Amino acid sequence: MLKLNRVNKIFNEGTADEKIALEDVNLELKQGDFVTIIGSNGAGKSTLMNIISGVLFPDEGRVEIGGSVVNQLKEHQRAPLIGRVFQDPMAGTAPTMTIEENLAMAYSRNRPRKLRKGVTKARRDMFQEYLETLHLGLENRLTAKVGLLSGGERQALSLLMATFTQPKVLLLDEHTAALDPARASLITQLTKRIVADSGLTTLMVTHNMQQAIDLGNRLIMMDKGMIILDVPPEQKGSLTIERLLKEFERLRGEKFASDRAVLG
Ligand SMILES: Nc1ncnc2c1ncn2[C@@H]1O[C@H](COP(=O)(O)OP(=O)(O)OP(=O)(O)O)[C@@H](O)[C@H]1O
Repeated sequence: MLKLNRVNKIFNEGTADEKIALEDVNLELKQGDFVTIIGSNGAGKSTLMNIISGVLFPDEGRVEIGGSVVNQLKEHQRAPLIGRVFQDPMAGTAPTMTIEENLAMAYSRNRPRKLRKGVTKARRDMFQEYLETLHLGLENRLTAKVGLLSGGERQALSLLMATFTQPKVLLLDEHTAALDPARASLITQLTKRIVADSGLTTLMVTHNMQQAIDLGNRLIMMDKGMIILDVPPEQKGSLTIERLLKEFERLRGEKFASDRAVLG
């Protein structure tokens, strides 16, 4: 469903500021895989997400989504293929629009222009049903402006908007990191449920090692632009933070250093 073949990305090549952000990255996700990504600061995690979504283009290598090479497609052209939730709850929704208008916008994302009808009665009923699945009471606030929602509510709405059109790939970019622990836990549980119910192929970046261990069927660790560890489904169940840190030390000959990593 998602395939990266020998992807390279260098920033400021040939200057004193040269940074190899991705080096020969190979990654393949099968339909329904839920892969969590951890790594030290500057490991290349955001660059990887940006290369997949078309915010950035690789210098070399191939990106395939759903069996098609998308290297030439710009971000907006890939939008129907990709659902993305960002760290910032403000990023995924339009604050001055209502909940139902935001949902209508997301719903229209991969429909032909003539079918983009905005909010119809049938759609309102459908949106209400989707919102009910969040168990946050948002189904009763369809005409409330999204700017009035709490960070957790907005992130739940972003998650719904990113997933209910069944994209080929769901990208979760530290999407619980800006929330307080209770709300982060709520969004984590919602993520688990939505991904399990929808069977979406998912890639999630997190600095929280325990979250990376608890969610998904595969875990990859990045360092200095490379995927240095890929824990398959059959080994993921027995992973611990201690084992991950030891593994990093064994592979890199140094201790895992990340000023933002949440180790417990
Ligand atoms: N637009 C850019 N211009 C120059 N260098 C960049 C740019 N974006 C990223 N980099 C560099 O590329 C490397 C990878 O950055 P990236 O943001 O992908 O890492 P990350 O794993 O997401 O880090 P963090 O966990 O700190 O967010 C870093 O060395 C970073 O400084």
